[in-house]
Amino acid sequence: MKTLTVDLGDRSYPIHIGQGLLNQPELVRPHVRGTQVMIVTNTTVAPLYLDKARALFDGFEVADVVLPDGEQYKNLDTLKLIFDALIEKRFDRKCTLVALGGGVIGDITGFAAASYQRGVNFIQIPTTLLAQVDSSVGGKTGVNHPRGKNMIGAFHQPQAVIIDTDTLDTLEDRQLSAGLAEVIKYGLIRDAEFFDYLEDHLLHLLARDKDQLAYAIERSCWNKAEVVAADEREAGQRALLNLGHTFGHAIEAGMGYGNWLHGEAIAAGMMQAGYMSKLMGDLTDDDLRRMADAFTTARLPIYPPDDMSPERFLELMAGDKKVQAGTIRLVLLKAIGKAYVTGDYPQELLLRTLQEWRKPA
Ligand SMILES: NC(=O)c1ccc[n+]([C@@H]2O[C@H](COP(=O)([O-])OP(=O)(O)OC[C@H]3O[C@@H](n4cnc5c(N)ncnc54)[C@H](O)[C@@H]3O)[C@@H](O)[C@H]2O)c1
Ligand SMILES: O=C(O)C(=O)C[C@@H](O)[C@H](O)[C@H](O)COP(=O)(O)O
Ligand SMILES: [Zn+2]
Repeated sequence: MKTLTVDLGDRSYPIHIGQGLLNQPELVRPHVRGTQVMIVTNTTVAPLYLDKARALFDGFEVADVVLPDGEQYKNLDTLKLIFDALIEKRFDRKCTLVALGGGVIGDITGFAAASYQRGVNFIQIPTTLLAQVDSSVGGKTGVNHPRGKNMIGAFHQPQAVIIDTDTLDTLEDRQLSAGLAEVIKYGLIRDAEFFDYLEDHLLHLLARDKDQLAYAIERSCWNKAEVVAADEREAGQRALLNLGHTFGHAIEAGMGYGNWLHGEAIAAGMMQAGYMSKLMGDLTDDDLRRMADAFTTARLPIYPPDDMSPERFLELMAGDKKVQAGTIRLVLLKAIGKAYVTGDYPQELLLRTLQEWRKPA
């Protein structure tokens, strides 16, 4: 097992990464506060892992709530189901919520924990690759609005992140690929050496080589933990974690949530950001090709949906959380491994990107 720390002073917490951690109550129990534990999961994950998760908390008062599965349920109506369960069971403000599932469960459970009785503790047990490398770490929690991704939420850090890499055994191939999009992102924004490694090992990761997966998860979490420790509330460099997301979130909302997975949408979005970076005179043709090769090898899309017009993109992107005084701020690349945030670009280049970076007819 490897343990990393998200260094946030007296709110620091561990990320434990290893095989069989769902069988190790001693790792999880020290992070429970109070006597009541509510496990939040969904209809797909519950039959796979809920019994094991419940056994981790033997001796506590354990309840669970099983939500419908899908990005289209990451909303206020589903959030209410968690509050209903907590209130019905008379859970008090010392209770602990446990997110058992992918990023949707992690985000919605985290937000429930941030707001139930003005804030209770929670533990992340992520079971998708995407959640293990990104969403379980860093404390961004929330739900979607029909017109914008993650528009309602809070920063609320977990007590611990428990990554049992064995849970990936049951994950569908398409979901594994979606997780690789966020893994590749770390290489692009700040870790060129990791990008080089990924170019050589993406096929091993797709083949679920356990050692390589463990390494990719550790290095991703290390990158994320560093950024979050330096800028917890996205006053500066944390925005780099949003590479491809202004485009990608527009795709997710524009396609009605769930048709394009988050990882798929941001892969196409990172290519749009890459193409614009090339138009800005920064990214070379060769680097853009390396990006496209990496996403294609990972079985991810590199072009946005055919039926989303530049006008629709602009309408949705105008609601992005990084917008300042009406300007859409974007994360762009100087090179592979070197990202920056800017609102200072010729509007014409954004338009050209939306028009030109399209699947060839
Ligand atoms: N908070 C953050 O920092 C952050 C970061 C990245 C993404 N996100 C959010 O995360 C969400 C995407 O997360 P995701 O990709 O995990 O999607 P997801 O939560 O929808 O999970 C994908 C699918 O895998 C299933 N699943 C989960 N674990 C499984 C397992 N072990 N075996 C079999 N099936 C399993 C789920 O039920 C679901 O059908 C998006 O809403 C995105 O906005 C948040
Ligand atoms: O942790 C962050 O910061 C990120 O931006 C990670 C992203 O991968 C993630 O999708 C996040 O939820 C996007 O945040 P948002 O603020 O754009 O909603
Ligand atoms: Zn993301």
